[in-house]
Amino acid sequence: MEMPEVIVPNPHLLQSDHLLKITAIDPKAEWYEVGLPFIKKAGVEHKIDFVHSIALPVLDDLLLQGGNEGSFDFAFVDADKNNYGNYHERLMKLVRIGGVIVYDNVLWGGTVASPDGDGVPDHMKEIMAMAIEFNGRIAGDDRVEICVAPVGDGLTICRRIS
Ligand SMILES: C[S@@+](CC[C@H](N)C(=O)[O-])C[C@H]1O[C@@H](n2cnc3c(N)ncnc32)[C@H](O)[C@@H]1O
Repeated sequence: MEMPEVIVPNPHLLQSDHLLKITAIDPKAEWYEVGLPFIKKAGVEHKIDFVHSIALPVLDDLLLQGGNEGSFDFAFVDADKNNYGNYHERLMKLVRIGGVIVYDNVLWGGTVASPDGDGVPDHMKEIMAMAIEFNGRIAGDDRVEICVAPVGDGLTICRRIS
């Protein structure tokens, strides 16, 4: 599962028989279409279920349908930051125990280290506050083990343990 769209950097990963399916969710189909020629060239289009929607109702539908709980090995979250907490609760059901969830932008340009907002541009402050809240919440979540990788804008790698 990837939220939002998937751009495939390594076709060999998708061509592996171990990777059965990716669910990619994004309200902007054009971003998926950027990657589509490469996906087609690699012959793996049949492995990708692109859902043209915002993510939260799709996750709720997956849970309502039944049979999807614990059925995902991996999720990548890089969509609207104000919903990270809501995504996390749904993904804690959809991703199997032992599976991994990765959240992008958890350092939000380094602003999370300046919670008083000193030197932080106004347009970054709202998401800075959300990132601080989410980072604190996930750090205290005993259903997961986490590691924050300071690459790019910060990735939290989160393994579900219960
Ligand atoms: C930062 S970009 C993702 C970049 C991509 N993950 C990559 O590394 O190339 C954010 C994406 O989130 C999508 N998005 C925005 N709101 C969303 C939502 N509520 N649900 C799912 N995707 C959303 C946008 O359309 C956009 O494609």
